[in-house]
Amino acid sequence: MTILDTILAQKVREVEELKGSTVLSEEQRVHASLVEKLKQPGITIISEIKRASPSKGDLNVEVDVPAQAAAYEKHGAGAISVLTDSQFFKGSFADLEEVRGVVDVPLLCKDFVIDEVQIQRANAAGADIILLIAAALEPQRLHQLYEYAKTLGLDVIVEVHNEEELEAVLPVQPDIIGVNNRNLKTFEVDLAVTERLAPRVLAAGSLLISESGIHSREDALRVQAAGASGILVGEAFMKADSLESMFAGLRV
Ligand SMILES: O=C(O)c1ccccc1NCC(=O)[C@H](O)[C@H](O)COP(=O)(O)O
Repeated sequence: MTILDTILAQKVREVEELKGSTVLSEEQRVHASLVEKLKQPGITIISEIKRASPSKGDLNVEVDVPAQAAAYEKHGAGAISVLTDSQFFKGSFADLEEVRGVVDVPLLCKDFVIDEVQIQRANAAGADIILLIAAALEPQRLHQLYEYAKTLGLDVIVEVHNEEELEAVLPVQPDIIGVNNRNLKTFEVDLAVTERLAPRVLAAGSLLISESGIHSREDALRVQAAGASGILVGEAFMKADSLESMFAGLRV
């Protein structure tokens, strides 16, 4: 059993609880567009609120979430990702709601989505973007959830880690594909994954985000050279002594 299997088993339980306890609407909100940000010149930095992770343990558990998010926006984040999973990442939907209260940039609800009810929950908490992970979903189910999120006006990042997952999601014609440099089953991180998959992503007409393991200007330049329009950065920001310097380094 991999950590991803364990996380997904927990998500099945959470979905049942959500369905039992919450009345959620399909409210149409006006959303900030990540697609438009990614089309702008230069790399879009998506800065993540990530208190802890399965691979690294505690990163910054006591973070002042609204202050961190406001600093991200002030120093140039094009979008902000908030990990809402509590059991494995020590995040929450309350974090997402707090961030929504202090920033205008597009907000990604970073969770392990397996059901429409989680998309409703993300939308209600203020998200503009959701993530669908190819390693977590059958292609047909991923396609259904993608279309459903679109009906709510949300942007969707479809996440892949290898060629097989990428080929399986291309029929969806995703606006945005996130290549995760981290193998979610082994935690191995390698920026060469972005370099390997980028040509096929770009040939399919999708915008490319490189996710995980980006810590320096050299890393950002490397994935930009491969064709990434955006980078998703968690640990480096959560452990940075100076957010200003970290942004200055990553802005390429
Ligand atoms: O980060 C983990 O340990 C992890 C483990 C299992 C599933 C997902 C995981 N991370 C989610 C992410 O994709 C990252 O939070 C995101 O890309 C930022 O990565 P990093 O900059 O390396 O913190």
